[in-house]
Amino acid sequence: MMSKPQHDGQQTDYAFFFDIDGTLAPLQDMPDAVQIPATVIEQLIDLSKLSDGAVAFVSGRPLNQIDHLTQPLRGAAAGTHGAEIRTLDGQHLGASADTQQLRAIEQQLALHTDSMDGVWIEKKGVAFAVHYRQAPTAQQVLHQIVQRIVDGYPAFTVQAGKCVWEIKPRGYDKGKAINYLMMTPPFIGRIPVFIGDDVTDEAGFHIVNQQQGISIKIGAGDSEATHRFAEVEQLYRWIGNLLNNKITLQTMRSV
Ligand SMILES: O=P(O)(O)OC[C@H]1O[C@H](O[C@H]2O[C@H](CO)[C@@H](O)[C@H](O)[C@H]2O)[C@H](O)[C@@H](O)[C@@H]1O
Repeated sequence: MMSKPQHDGQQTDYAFFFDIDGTLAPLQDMPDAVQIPATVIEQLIDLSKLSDGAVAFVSGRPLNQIDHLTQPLRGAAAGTHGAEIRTLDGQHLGASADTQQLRAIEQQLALHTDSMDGVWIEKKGVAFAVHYRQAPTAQQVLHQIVQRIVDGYPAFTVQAGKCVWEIKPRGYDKGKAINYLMMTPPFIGRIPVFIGDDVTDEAGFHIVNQQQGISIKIGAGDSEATHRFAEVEQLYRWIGNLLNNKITLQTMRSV
């Protein structure tokens, strides 16, 4: 058992929020090929124990996929870009979406994407991801198609991602999800730490910065994050160093 990470003094504990794809796991050609290394899961379990459960996953993936990827951990989480939230004590909050509208959106999308090689639709309950990793030149035309469809359904909005256009319920993002979880036990009163890699994580970085926390972006690109890791493996080393008390988070805070 590792010793407890160093703390600051008053309101000493941290709350840890992790994005998944591109953060806890390298990107893959297909979403179902993604795995978080077993050693990293073990470290996350240790971190969760040491922080009394203040470790949450904040992902564009739905909660069932988050749980599958992070098993046996099953704590607080926000899925589908904040449209679903589970608190540590097991309460669920979720965006409701009109099933007729979801079906209509899917049918309209399929009319276009069925004939586009390398483009496919991931159904995620109240959201869709339109993937084009295997057809990168389709990015712009796909954006126009997705935006035109979503313009007919004001309850939904378009979210950019890595080789993906996502359609999600309007009014939800990772920042709001982190903000909500920060008002629930055991996150209340802690200093938030959020690590992500994508434009979808910017809302989370913004909220964490507002709360004088620590925001870390993995990889290149403009970001509001105050810190930068070059690659996923650097995050793995950072978690290990944190558990072994080789680093202190206080020196990273944006205060
Ligand atoms: O918020 P995240 O945890 O980063 O999830 C964002 C999306 O991740 C998945 O798609 C992305 O990762 C795939 C696997 O590496 C990759 O093939 C794809 O091109 C990426 O867009 C997932 O499929 C989406 O549902 C998530 O929203």
